[in-house]
This record gives sequence, C-alpha cells and structure tokens, in this order.
Amino acid sequence: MAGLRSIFAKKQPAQTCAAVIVAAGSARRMGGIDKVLAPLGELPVLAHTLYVFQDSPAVDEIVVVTRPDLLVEVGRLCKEYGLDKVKKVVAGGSERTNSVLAGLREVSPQAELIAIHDGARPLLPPQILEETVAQAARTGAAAPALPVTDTIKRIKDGVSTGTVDREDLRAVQTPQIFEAGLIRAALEKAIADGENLTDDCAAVERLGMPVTLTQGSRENIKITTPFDLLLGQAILENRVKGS
Ligand SMILES: Nc1ccn([C@@H]2O[C@H](COP(=O)(O)OP(=O)(O)OP(=O)(O)O)[C@@H](O)[C@H]2O)c(=O)n1
Ligand SMILES: C[C@](O)(CO)[C@H](O)COP(=O)(O)O
Repeated sequence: MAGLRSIFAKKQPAQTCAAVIVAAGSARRMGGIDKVLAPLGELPVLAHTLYVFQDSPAVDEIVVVTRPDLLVEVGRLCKEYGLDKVKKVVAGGSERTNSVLAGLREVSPQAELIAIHDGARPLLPPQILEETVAQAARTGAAAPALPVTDTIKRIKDGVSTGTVDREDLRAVQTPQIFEAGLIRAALEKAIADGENLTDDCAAVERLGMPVTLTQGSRENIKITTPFDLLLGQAILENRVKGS
C-alpha cells in the first residue's frame, strides 16, 4: 500500500519555467500616474512584481516588457534591485497581446512553461505562483481566478435588462501559465485573426483547449486606478503587521 501511495504521490518532474512580465501599457485609467514605476511602500510597483518571480524556485528566467521610452529606466531598476533572473528588457506593442508576444520572442528556447503576468499586479502571493506553475505542468494551461461576489447585470442603453447567473462566472487574474508551444501558437493565431483579447487564456480557449483555474487571491490586485494604490498600500501594511 505504501509503495502504491508513493507512486501516486510522485511529483511531476520540475519543468523549466520562464516568466514574461508585461509592463508596457499606457496607464490611461491612472489619471497621469505612471503606474508601474509608482511607489508602493518602499519600492516601485514593478520591483514588487519582479521580486515575486525572482524569489520563486519555480521560475528560471524573467523577460520584462516595457514602453520604449522606459527601456533604460526599467533596465536600471532591474540592476539596482539585484534582479538577476531578468534576462532581457524589451519594448512592448500597442495592445497587451502584442506586448506578450514581444516578450515570448525573447524567452529561452529551453523554457517548457511560460508564466505571463501583469507588471501591474505587484502583490501576487508566492503560493499562488507555485500552485499555478504546478497545475500548468500537469494540464498545459492554468490561471488563478476568484468567484464573482457582486451581482452582474446585463445592460442596454444604460438600463439593466437582466441578471447573469454568477455561479458560472470567475474573475481571472495573472499569472496565466502555459506550455510554451501552446501559448505561442494560440497568440500568433489570435493576432493573425485580428482578435483584441484582454487576457492570454482567451487565446488558448479559442483553440478549444481548457484552462485549469487555481485559487486566486483578493490580494492579487491589478493597479488600474489611483484607488488601487491606496488598496495596495493597505494590503502591504497588513502583511507587515501579520509577519
Ligand atoms: N500595450 C500594452 C497594454 C498593457 N500592458 C500591460 O498589461 C497589464 C494589464 O494592463 P492594464 O492594467 O490595462 O494596463 P494599461 O494598459 O497600462 O492601463 P490602461 O488600460 O488604463 O491604459 C499592465 O501591466 C500593462 O502594463 C502591456 O504590457 N502592453
Ligand atoms: C490579464 C488581466 O489582468 C486578467 O484579469 C486583465 O484581463 C487585463 O485587463 P486590462 O483591461 O488590460 O486591464
């Protein structure tokens, strides 16, 4: 029995994993604040994000995608904070999918898994990264998600016309982690088809492939509006109190 248990409990062999951190957006909803370089506690938002991947034993290398005008500054930030897993800092494109593809092109060919994460999600709990890497190694595609807690309305001309059953809804976060060949093929097809996608799972779903959802976290916020910086600050302070 113990022998059988140990066969079933055998871990997946670790797969080489590269992270692509996309930080090339224009932060229009931030009202003029350059969000990835904005201070959050003692560090810029992007440094918090990169430390989670730098410190993870599941991640072998990092590619950072930034705006062309920030290439030098972001390169300097990686050196200043000792982020030696960062292999390249490259310029992104006009849409998020173009930025992801620009990063994918720089990933080492040996990488078997690719974790795509928003530079604007600085407070990713490390255990979510580890769990999502493990699931992607098992199934080929995984991402963290949370149940929706508000009631969602369908609208027309500004008035509510119906209520969506939220039991079947999830709010997806990043990192979204995929087998390398799968995400390359999926994103190239999405671009060729002229699709404008808001996340990378959507490109894989279009190929008819399922994405395994892992447990997300309310701490894994995306800095989208100035209010999110206040929220991020509160999360950080709460972590310090709890440690
Ligand atoms: N062309 C783009 C657009 C977005 N992103 C990145 O994708 C993540 C999620 O995007 P979002 O929060 O929408 O960022 P912005 O596009 O900067 O914000 P906004 O839509 O308010 O302009 C961010 O880390 C952002 O930097 C990117 O690398 N390249
Ligand atoms: C990728 C993402 O963070 C998953 O929740 C989200 O879709 C990005 O959306 P945005 O409109 O680019 O902020």
